[in-house]
Amino acid sequence: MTATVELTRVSKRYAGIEATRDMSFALNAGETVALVGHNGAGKTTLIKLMLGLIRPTGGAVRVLGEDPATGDFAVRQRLGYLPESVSFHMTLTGRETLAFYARLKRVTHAAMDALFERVGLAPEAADRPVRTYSKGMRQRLGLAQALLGEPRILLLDEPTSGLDPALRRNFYDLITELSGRGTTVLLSSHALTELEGRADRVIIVNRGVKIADGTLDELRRIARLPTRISIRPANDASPGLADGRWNRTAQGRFEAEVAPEEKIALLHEVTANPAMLTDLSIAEPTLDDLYAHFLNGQAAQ
Ligand SMILES: Nc1ncnc2c1ncn2[C@@H]1O[C@H](COP(=O)(O)OP(=O)(O)OP(=O)(O)O)[C@@H](O)[C@H]1O
Repeated sequence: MTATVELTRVSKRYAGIEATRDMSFALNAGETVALVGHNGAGKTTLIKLMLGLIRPTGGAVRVLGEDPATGDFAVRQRLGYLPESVSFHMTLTGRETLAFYARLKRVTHAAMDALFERVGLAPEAADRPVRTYSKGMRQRLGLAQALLGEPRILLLDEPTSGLDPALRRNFYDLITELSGRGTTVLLSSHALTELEGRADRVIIVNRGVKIADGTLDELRRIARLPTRISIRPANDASPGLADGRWNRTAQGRFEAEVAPEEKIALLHEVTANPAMLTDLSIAEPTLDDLYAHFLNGQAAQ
């Protein structure tokens, strides 16, 4: 794997506040990574460090092999950034806005129509002032701005807040396409549920410290949280339901929590006679569950 971003023991202190401490991780080409944490956990600070907008108090940040705060402008051209709250000049049209950012970034904006199409902004909207745009359209324009110059690294701070479900799906489809072409995508988010199945890897930060880093499966293995198995028996008197493991829930269902290493055996047992069941569902720990687990673990330390 090719690392495009590397943080080594990075800390950032503001007057009296340690926004991030001893932070190390690498992001790879083609990887979509979710950076999650409470308000004030240090997510935006990490993004600003990667952009070279601020310098670390200690440790080293490398982006495409260079220090983004002092390195070549060429490196910053290969970075795309969507800030948490996008604010544009309201009297400029979408097209003028994009041309402005393209000049700032010193990249060509010849393929602007293709970019509008890619983020789902209609050509007629591109020529309207931004003040007439809905929140979703502004977010799309923000994304178009971040995509200028075909960045190798995209840093997106809370990119889907304020987007309706259809726009969100669109947005994630675009992210999948970009990562398929080798772009590193970092998404900072509070919306844990929607990140499941979208991010290859999750980094959880709390009070400036990294408390977990891995794929969802890896985090599940480390956390060892139980899987919830829910069944609807054909008949309440089914053998095995009285052994204390199964709890009756709504609508004639029974539920059991099972440790990862016992899961297969219990499924085998409960499905041994298919005629005894009318339904079965399995719920693995969600990212929300894992997040709470790692946060509680840190609080207990
Ligand atoms: N310029 C600054 N001066 C002083 N303190 C700052 C500055 N920027 C951030 N901080 C502090 O550093 C900590 C981390 O802030 P940061 O904005 O990185 O968190 P965040 O995880 O992005 O939060 P949110 O989800 O609310 O955006 C907070 O305690 C914040 O108050």
